[in-house]
Amino acid sequence: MKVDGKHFRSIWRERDGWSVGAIDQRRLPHEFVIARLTSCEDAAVAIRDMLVRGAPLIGATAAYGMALAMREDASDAGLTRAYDTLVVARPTAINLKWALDEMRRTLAPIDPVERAEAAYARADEIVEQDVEINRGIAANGLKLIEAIGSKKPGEVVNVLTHCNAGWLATVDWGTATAPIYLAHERGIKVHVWVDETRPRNQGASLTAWELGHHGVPHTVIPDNTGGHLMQHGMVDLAIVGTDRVAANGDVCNKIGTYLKALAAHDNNVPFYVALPSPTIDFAVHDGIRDIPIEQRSGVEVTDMTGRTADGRLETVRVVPEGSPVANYAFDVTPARLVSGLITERGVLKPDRASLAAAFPERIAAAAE
Ligand SMILES: CSC[C@@H](O)[C@@H](O)C(=O)COP(=O)(O)O
Repeated sequence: MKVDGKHFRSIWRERDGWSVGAIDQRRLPHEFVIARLTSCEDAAVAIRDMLVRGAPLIGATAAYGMALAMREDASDAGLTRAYDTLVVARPTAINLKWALDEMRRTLAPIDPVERAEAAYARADEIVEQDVEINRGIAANGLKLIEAIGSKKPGEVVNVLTHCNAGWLATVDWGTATAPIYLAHERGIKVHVWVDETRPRNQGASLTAWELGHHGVPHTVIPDNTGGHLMQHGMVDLAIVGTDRVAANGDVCNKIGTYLKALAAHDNNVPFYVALPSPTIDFAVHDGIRDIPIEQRSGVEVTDMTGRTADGRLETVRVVPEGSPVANYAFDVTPARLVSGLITERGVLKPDRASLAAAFPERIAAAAE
């Protein structure tokens, strides 16, 4: 998608052919900085410290992390070490493990002297596949936006989203934003309510930034506003992303998603979840019970960083000294509150039978 009129992806192989470039998302929206990753450790730190974030991008970064590792040590021990280093970088998004399993499946059977080249080739494929998948999500989600638009000709279709499931969270296009970008390209009048998404403000700082650069009309709202907007008919549909979908259709996403789903349910607002198939975890049968929820530093709750009126970046404390804080990064929305799952293979019911029928090969892989 576009930054100052120029097309960017969130991650890429640099011109040297081996190092990896990525947008440093910790610096947005204040500064546009490109980071260069040159080792497996760099990739692990980039994921852990959220230089890169968003489930599909975490997977893509891990894939390149394996490739960087293979340049240094392509032995069986090196392969295991790289896998073990990367897989613990963040706990909730299953795309991390999915990408690492894909890489290991490709690399383990081949001669170590061929592993580095094969690793880059497979990582490139994972990256390209992410873009293709998101194009599929865009096409399938577009039909939902078109259907709403056809019921109110000439009027704006209002979509609410939470966190950042935009192109910055993937390689390009995004998941939740993919149908929105396509609708915008097709000339459908679309407007996005962007939840600020405390405590890290991925909505206010990332989703608003990318929609703004791409020219999509949007409004940033405090996290608690969505219910009010829904009660007053100001939200036509909600589309969010996800870090892991359980086999039963339960959806794990950024903290606060569950409350939006409850409000949507109470107000008959369709609540859709957009996901690429690598986000499905057929090994988890009950999302609420079994998906690990990351708990992050309390500093994300106590402190906020922003630009002062005279242009300096400053961090201030907004919680009294001594007050304990809790920082659960994700929650799980039960399948019964989800209207549908927008995937690259169509809009599915959030249940095991529908997921299994659409992605039988993933069930086979989970059973391995
Ligand atoms: C297409 S990204 C889907 C999710 O990864 C996204 O909604 C989200 O919750 C990201 O959380 P983050 O903690 O910023 O990595």
